[in-house]
This record gives sequence, C-alpha cells and structure tokens, in this order.
Amino acid sequence: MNLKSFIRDIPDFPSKGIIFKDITPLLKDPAAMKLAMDALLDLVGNQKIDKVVGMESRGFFFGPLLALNLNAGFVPVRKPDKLPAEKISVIYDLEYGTDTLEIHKDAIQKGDKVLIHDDVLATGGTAKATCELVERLGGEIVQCNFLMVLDFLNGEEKLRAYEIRTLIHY
Ligand SMILES: O=P(O)(O)OC[C@H]1O[C@H](OP(=O)(O)OP(=O)(O)O)[C@H](O)[C@@H]1O
Ligand SMILES: Nc1ncnc2[nH]cnc12
Repeated sequence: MNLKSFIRDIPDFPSKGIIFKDITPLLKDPAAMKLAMDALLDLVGNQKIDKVVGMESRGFFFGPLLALNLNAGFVPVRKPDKLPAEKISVIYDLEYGTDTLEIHKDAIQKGDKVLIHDDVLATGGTAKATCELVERLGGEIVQCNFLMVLDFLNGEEKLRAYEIRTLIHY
C-alpha cells in the first residue's frame, strides 16, 4: 500500500496558485490510517516522549493517536482565542498569509521530552512557531515529525536546530 495514493491534489485551494495536499482520502481508510500511524511511530523509535504537541487543526488527526501509542500526553497548539486558560502566543508566517498560535502555560513541564507532529511541513513557519512556544515553556524537542514535506518550500531550513522526520516527500 502506497500512502501517496491516499493524498490528493486540489488546485487553487485555499487561494490561486496553491496546490493543496488533501489527506481526507487517507483519513477515511482505516488500513491507510493504521499504516501512516505505525510509520510515524517508527520514526520516533524507542525515544522517550512525555508530550506530543499537535498543531490546529490537522495536527490533531494523528497527534493524539501517536500520544496514546507512546504513552505520552497530547497537547494542542491552537489558533487565537480558542484556548480557555492562561496561555502564551506567537505570530508566524504561512505559505498563504500570517497567523497566531497559542499554547496553555501549564501544558508543558520544564524538561518534558516533546514530539512535535503535524500533517504537512511547508514553509516551516507553523512548526518553527510551535517549537518556540514549547521551548519558552521549558520543553525539550526530541523530534518534529510530519506525514509529508513540500521540499520546494525549504521548511527544513527553518528547523535546522531540530531532528526532522517525514514519511512522504513532494
Ligand atoms: O509549514 P507551513 O508553511 O507553516 O504550513 C504548514 C501548516 O499549514 C497547514 O495548516 P493551516 O494553517 O492551513 O491550518 P489547518 O490545519 O487548520 O487547515 C498544515 O496543516 C500545517 O499546520
Ligand atoms: N500546499 C499545502 N497543502 C496542504 N496543506 C498545506 N499547508 C501549507 N501548504 C499546504
């Protein structure tokens, strides 16, 4: 089974010139989901993880599954004004605009070993911003893992300080 065959291109979404990589065909197929989850877990190996941090919204699909399998907690990093308790924020650049991300102040303990997970690494703005939030709270980033990376956007350049692992390259 080839995971790439479960990811479809949607041209000009969400704006003209963007080829959107849609993972909903993968999500609706249980065998493909299991294959992707097991492969993401293999990327982590037996490294100790205390918290899996997933970014809104597509980091929420696999993030909690990875956390359960790693015997770790799951921490959501969310778009503005969604988290209810005390939080910190960071502004970041997207392939198509800018946005803000937030995390609860009590989500990470000092010294927590953290796995960052998202579906796509594009320009790297989202992942870099998330790493900054985690580190401001004292977390240690063990790995950032992604279902796919859009190599032509050079996101890995922004994340040179971290271990980056990805299942699929475009
Ligand atoms: O590497 P970057 O250029 O930062 O882009 C990657 C991010 O863009 C997408 O999320 P988006 O902000 O579109 O939000 P969504 O998951 O809610 O659709 C994707 O799920 C990543 O989080
Ligand atoms: N081209 C793309 N497809 C899906 N998600 C994205 N996030 C940023 N760029 C993307």
